[in-house]
Amino acid sequence: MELSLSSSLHSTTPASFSLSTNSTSPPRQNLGLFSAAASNFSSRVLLKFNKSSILRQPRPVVVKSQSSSEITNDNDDHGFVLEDVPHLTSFLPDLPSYPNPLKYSQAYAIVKNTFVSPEDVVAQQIVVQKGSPRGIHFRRAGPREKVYFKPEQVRACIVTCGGLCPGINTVIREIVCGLHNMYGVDDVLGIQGGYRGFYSQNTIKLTPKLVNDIHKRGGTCLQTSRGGHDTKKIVDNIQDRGINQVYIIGGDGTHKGAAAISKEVEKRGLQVAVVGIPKTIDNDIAVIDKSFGFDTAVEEAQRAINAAHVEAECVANGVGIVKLMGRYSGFIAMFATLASRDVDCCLIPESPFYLEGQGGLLEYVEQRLKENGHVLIVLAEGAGQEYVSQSAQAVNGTDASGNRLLLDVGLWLTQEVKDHFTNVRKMEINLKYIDPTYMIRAIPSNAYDNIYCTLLAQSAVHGTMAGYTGFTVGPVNSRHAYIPINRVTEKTNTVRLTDRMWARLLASTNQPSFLQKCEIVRERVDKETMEVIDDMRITSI
Ligand SMILES: Nc1ncnc2c1ncn2[C@@H]1O[C@H](COP(=O)(O)OP(=O)(O)O)[C@@H](O)[C@H]1O
Ligand SMILES: O=P(O)(O)OC[C@H]1O[C@](O)(COP(=O)(O)O)[C@@H](O)[C@@H]1O
Ligand SMILES: [Mg+2]
Repeated sequence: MELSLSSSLHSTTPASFSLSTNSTSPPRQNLGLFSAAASNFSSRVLLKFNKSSILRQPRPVVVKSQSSSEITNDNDDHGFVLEDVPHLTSFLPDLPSYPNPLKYSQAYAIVKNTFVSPEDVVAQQIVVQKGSPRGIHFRRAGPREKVYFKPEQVRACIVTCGGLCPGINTVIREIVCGLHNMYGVDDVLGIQGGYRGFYSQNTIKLTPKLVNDIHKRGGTCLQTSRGGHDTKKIVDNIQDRGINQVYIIGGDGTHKGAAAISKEVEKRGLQVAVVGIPKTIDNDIAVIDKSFGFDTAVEEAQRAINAAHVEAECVANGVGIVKLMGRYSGFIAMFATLASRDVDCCLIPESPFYLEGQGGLLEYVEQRLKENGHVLIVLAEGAGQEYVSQSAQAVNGTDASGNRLLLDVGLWLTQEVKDHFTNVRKMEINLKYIDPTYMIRAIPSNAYDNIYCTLLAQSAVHGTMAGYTGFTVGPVNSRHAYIPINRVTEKTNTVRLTDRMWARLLASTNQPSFLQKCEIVRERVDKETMEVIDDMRITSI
């Protein structure tokens, strides 16, 4: 598919363009800014600009649908790529626009640049080499000069899905207050109990007064659930209730559901803007810098780690074990370890480990007991699952959303360490196992996360009012951006063993890297990491 845009990026009216395509989707015209390019919700659509910089040469010439691996630094565009988000005008070309009421708001009227320029983009990579392609960019978040909803016509709804996370209530509060205070929108519905609430529960009317204090409480005032996503029933309900803005707070699973909803909305030709606000305690959402609530969870985890440390250092041969959340990603365990400085060993799902023999965990524990008199291990719940399933009656179940149910690696490790020292080494140890699981996520967000949640909510509100849809919001290199939903669902964010952060942790704890037993490692880590490990081994031989 190849499109030529004929209007300048400076234009504030939707650009018109000519289209030559052999795709099956019908030609669309008169699209909002360049967002027309992203009208195919499911495929990644890239906008390439001619010349070296869009700011110097603000005339897009080619729109291509291709995957990021196909991006080439051809012509003279220096490899600039915009991964744009869909816009309502891509399937509703005659949608009228209106001046943004923020122009007259006390708060925004004095801002030097009240509105985000259509040319403002956020770079995905900020560490680049001279001569390297400029790479992928996302549209910068923020208020636009034109909106595609009259405030009095807006009927918004908010839904929260998946596991809890500190800060959900703050996001709810700030969407309600943002819509009201910035755009004069009063009609906001709360969908209760997650996706299934659309078709199985009544809604509640959310007003600034009602949500005023909710950020002081953990959890979600709307309740949440796993499973129950039925796209057709949900969109029927959106239509029946006359909802035209849908704010969906949730993680990777939730965003897959949001993508399906926004596709169905497009298919039915509804003027409904769908936005996801990324939520997960595990920090496993791709592209964005960090998910909200993560910082709070890491801080709260310190309390469990401190307790385990105190218990361990106050007895002879004290062993503390703390299990933290992290299904597939060990970010909470890694950051909690780095923050604490008391932890001797951190185990995460991404980094395989082994117990017995040279370079194994048990040898290290014994060494630390001899050197220090106590030892502290932090492990993510997803670590070492293969061992637990070998020793326990394996339950290969999933939850209602299809997420794998994990076995308790903390209890398993506790038993293994006890057995080893009592029965094999004939050594007396004092072991304390602390599992603060839900305590780190069922709390209100800290100051940092509260501010972050406010920015996310306001970015989402500006984006939907401006007519964007099928997008998610979040900071990319500290700048808030509008990101196509498929970018956050196609892969999850995990700790990369080849990145510096894991090396920093190893350098801080001085724990073994467990790379000696390469056959264990080989089965678990990704291909790229394995290549690096093989290279290291060859070099060291
Ligand atoms: N592939 C999918 N398509 C549509 N909906 C999904 C999909 N995966 C998960 N969901 C729905 O998203 C919601 C939350 O998903 P879940 O995995 O529990 O949490 P999270 O969004 O935090 O990852 C659930 O209601 C689930 O049914
Ligand atoms: O017991 P629950 O509610 O299913 O939640 C447990 C899981 O939720 C998580 O916090 C992540 O949940 P989400 O995917 O919903 O963000 C995991 O760390 C944990 O395994
Ligand atoms: Mg998830």
